[in-house]
Amino acid sequence: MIEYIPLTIALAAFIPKAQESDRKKLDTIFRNIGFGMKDQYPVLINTDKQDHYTSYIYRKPLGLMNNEKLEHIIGHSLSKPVHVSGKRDMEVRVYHIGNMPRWDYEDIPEQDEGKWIVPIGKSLDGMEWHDFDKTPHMTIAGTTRFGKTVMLKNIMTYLIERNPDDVEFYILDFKGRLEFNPYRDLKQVRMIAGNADDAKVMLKMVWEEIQEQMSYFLENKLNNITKTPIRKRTFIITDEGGSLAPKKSHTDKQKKTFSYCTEMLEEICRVAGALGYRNIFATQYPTADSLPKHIKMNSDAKISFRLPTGYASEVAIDEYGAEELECPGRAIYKTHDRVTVQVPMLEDEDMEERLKGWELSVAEREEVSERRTNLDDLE
Ligand SMILES: Nc1ncnc2c1ncn2[C@@H]1O[C@H](COP(=O)(O)OP(=O)(O)OP(=O)(O)O)[C@@H](O)[C@H]1O
Repeated sequence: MIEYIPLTIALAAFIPKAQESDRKKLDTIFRNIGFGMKDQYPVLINTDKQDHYTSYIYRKPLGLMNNEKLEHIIGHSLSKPVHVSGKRDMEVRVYHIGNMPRWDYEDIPEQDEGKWIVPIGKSLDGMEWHDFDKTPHMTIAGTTRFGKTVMLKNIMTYLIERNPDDVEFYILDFKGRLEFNPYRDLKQVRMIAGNADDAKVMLKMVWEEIQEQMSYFLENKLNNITKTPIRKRTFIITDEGGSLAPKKSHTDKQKKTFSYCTEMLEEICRVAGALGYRNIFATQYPTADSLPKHIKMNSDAKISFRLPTGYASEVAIDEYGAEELECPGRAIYKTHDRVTVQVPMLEDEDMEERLKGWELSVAEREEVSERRTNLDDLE
């Protein structure tokens, strides 16, 4: 006589121990947090074991929506990186390896997908890239010493190496120009401002250029640079944007300058993406003041390194998680989707070595410094 064995028990016999306990824990988590409808909870319909992860596919009760915090709760409860996706059939991907090792810029793989695509980092699923022609503006948050500036330098180096004749940069380096000063003589660097007064002059100049570009687009019935043969793209990079947040100790004049710069950056994000301007705004402490609302709203790519609290993470990427990133270079890259990556490491010396071929000659430098002096007329 054939004895009847319930399907779940039969399946369990073939599930290795670690997976079995993850699977059991998932069921317990759903029940404990009430992720179900009435007395129905997601039912496991498939398991798929890959090298780096195991996918658990659940059929959810009709009408049950994924909760934004679900991934966070599961990851936390299993102490493993997880990714939750899908609608009626929900995939809970549980990664086997808890750490992604540090890796270097020189190991970035080749890509031929597009001129304005830059590497973000390696996730457990492979390389993540960002396309500035599809998503023009980006914010980067992260507490001190966790990798914001390295990320900015990766982006800058990669863009110059791939588009030396077509890319240009305006840099607001509120660390007193210290971070980007070594690159001031590159032909792609139009100007570096080290304080808010210089930034104001610089942004005025950028704004005038934008107005000219706007008139040209209107006259020629153009609506997006990506649909034109225009090859130039202009990046405005702000390192430590929190410096533009007004404090009580600031004078009225300083506050006015800060608010001018902030409004200009907001306007650039609002209107200049289609004209070929890309804004990258990095800040240590994301708050309503240090990450201005319109910059955030118009930046569809958000990157966050470690942050001190879940609240700061919510400000930076609209959800928890950045408070749990363990090490420098580990970041959450959020567009319509969210992925955790390890950003490639680029040492300053390596960057200087890679870019030194594009330093201006002495004669060219004089011409540039004249152009910079003439900026005073704009004040
Ligand atoms: N992608 C990375 N991989 C490995 N280590 C990294 C990475 N990024 C940064 N680090 C380490 O962290 C240090 C600080 O990085 P970085 O200067 O980018 O920090 P930051 O977030 O800009 O800090 P601050 O706001 O204080 O300037 C680097 O010198 C390096 O040792």
